[in-house]
Amino acid sequence: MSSYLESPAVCHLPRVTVIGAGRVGSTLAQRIAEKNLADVVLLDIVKGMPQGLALDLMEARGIEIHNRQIIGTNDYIDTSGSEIVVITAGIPRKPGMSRDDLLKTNAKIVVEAAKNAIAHSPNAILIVVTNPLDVMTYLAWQASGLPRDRVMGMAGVLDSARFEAFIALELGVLPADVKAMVLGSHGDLMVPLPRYANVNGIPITELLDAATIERLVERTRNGGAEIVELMQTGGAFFAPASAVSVMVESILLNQSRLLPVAAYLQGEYGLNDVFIGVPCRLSCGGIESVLELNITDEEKAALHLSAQSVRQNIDRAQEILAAVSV
Ligand SMILES: NC(=O)c1ccc[n+]([C@@H]2O[C@H](COP(=O)([O-])OP(=O)(O)OC[C@H]3O[C@@H](n4cnc5c(N)ncnc54)[C@H](O)[C@@H]3O)[C@@H](O)[C@H]2O)c1
Ligand SMILES: O=C(O)C[C@H](O)C(=O)O
Repeated sequence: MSSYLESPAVCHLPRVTVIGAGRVGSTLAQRIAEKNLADVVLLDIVKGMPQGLALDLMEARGIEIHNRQIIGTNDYIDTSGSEIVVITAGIPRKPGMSRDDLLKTNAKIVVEAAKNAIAHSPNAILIVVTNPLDVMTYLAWQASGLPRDRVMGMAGVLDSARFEAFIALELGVLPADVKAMVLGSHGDLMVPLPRYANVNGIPITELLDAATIERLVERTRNGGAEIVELMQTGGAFFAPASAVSVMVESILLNQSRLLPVAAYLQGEYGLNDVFIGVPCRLSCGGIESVLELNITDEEKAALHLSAQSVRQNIDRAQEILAAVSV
């Protein structure tokens, strides 16, 4: 075919970089491409691995019916000009470990990833997935030098989806008919809000007794560990990748969805200088606003306890980073 164009065409397709092509990263690349949201650059330190995964995903395009490019690389130069950068690089926990046990190893990985990625995509929005989530999001924000509205962590969408899944299983209803919100840190001190959980508008307090709700809340708090124990090698990745993909979608399509994400707080909920899960509207600029819910004194105390533990781990991480001078 000969070219009909009289001047070179400049077609801009959104591009999302996923750093870390492991289980979460590669599944996320698949979700983003197959939902037709953006081209994807998959980056990992392991030579050949992201390239192989990208080729595999490219070969599925005809069957899945989309035309998104998926590039695998070990070089940040290939990530240039991304609208969104998602950091999944780092180790997952093993049975018996807490997410905080990953802090020492993952802090350095996340700081380097954030610096390198933003050097090549200075206008990007950064979504952190690596654990311990709230602490890693803080470190990535600091390292990137980005304003707070362009840095966030994914955890609340996953934790809320788990709470919704357990409610749906208990009641035998369609999962999509259940809505719930989990705030706070992504750890044992997360703050599920049963008061706000409902099945098509009917509060779960009308449908389940207090002991059952407490059991489902506890299962939600242990949702990640339950899967780590079952799998023995690594943790969940299908639902985490789905959770990140709805955040990416809300940003790229400017949907202004109200989702729980780890955001930097400056006075909201009485908290300062900490990333923690709160309801945020996500649009093309990143975090458009933080919704300050009317929470009870008990819920507020739980949120503050959660934030306190994140704060302590941020201080610990900064000491570790200072010692290795990253
Ligand atoms: N926030 C959440 O809700 C949530 C959910 C699931 C997993 N996670 C976390 O996400 C992280 C990844 O989990 P996974 O199951 O995909 O692990 P994984 O081991 O399958 O993948 C991690 C990948 O990171 C790569 N990597 C390591 N150092 C790197 C570096 N410096 N640069 C680029 N890539 C690097 C590894 O080579 C590996 O491919 C873990 O920390 C896990 O705990 C968080
Ligand atoms: O539990 C983990 O270690 C992984 C992740 O944070 C999860 O909640 O599935």
